[in-house]
Amino acid sequence: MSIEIKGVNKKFGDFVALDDVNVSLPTGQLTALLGPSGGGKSTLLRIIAGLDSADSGTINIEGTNATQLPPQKRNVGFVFQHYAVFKHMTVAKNVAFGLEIRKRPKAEIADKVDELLKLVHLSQFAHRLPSQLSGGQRQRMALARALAVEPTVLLLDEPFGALDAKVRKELRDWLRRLHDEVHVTTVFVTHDQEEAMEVADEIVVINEGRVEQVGTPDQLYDEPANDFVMGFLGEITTLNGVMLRPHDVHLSLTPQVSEAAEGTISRLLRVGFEVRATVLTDDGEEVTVVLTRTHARQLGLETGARVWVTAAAGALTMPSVRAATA
Ligand SMILES: Nc1ncnc2c1ncn2[C@@H]1O[C@H](COP(=O)(O)OP(=O)(O)OP(=O)(O)O)[C@@H](O)[C@H]1O
Repeated sequence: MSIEIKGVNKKFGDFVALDDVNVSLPTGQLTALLGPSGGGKSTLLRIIAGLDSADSGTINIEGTNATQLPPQKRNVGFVFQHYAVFKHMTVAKNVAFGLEIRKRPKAEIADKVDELLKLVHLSQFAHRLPSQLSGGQRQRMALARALAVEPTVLLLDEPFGALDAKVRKELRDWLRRLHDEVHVTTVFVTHDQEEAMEVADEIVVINEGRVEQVGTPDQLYDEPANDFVMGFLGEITTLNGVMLRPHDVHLSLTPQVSEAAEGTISRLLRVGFEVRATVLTDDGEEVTVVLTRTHARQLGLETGARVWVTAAAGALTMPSVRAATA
């Protein structure tokens, strides 16, 4: 079983936020809703949570038709970017809150809170106030609070969005490990493709209210359904009007094949272990090529050098439809 989203449409006035969305999110997995800003990710998450309703379509959660159910009857836990914590309550009390309002026995609540604080590595902060935690610790507390009531589904809307890059990365790794331990079906919204690729089992790419593709990170990267997905998950460049990845461009100092495009290196940039070369072809195309530093050194690349570029054998290529019409 899973979360089944069927024929979901949502308009705000005349604006189509979701256009016939059909997707099935598998049980026990970590699924990312990924796409550019304004694409409809949060709207879809809010509809799954019951915080917003669809104009048409159905939401089925683990075999129950949840379309008309209020949020509290859907057994979902959620965490948002700016999570409303109870500032006057300790970390432990915040985590216990959902269990207390459900009137669980005191001993059971104490055990559960202990277990959750251990899980999110906050045991030593149980008696602090949220204001005495770092941003990353607060988000971990929010996750423990959401997990306390044992939701069937955990929904996270850019939960680490407001944090700095390093903490964000730590929390990402931590979320992955946490999920491997508890296996609760989790759906999280992100506009960061690296975050989605690193954390998710499955990614749903959403753009302009439509699902562009659903697949594992590898499937989306290696077999993108269209030029949008190819461009959104990984870097692309254009050569002879065809889209391909910059590391799939073969660069040589002599014309090795007749169809190679001749040009001049206009820029060389070293980024860590990579070298990025910009080649301006004689046809006026700007092609980005990524090489390892060793390879670039072997070729003795320099700005102004004459080179030939072609798609490497086995390169993933795609006609650049949208880029051409843009
Ligand atoms: N309550 C609302 N009233 C009017 N328009 C809305 C409302 N909520 C969302 N929208 C519009 O619907 C579109 C989709 O919004 P949504 O928040 O789902 O996008 P998103 O993909 O989550 O983007 P982001 O990453 O920026 O949060 C946006 O153009 C937004 O302006």
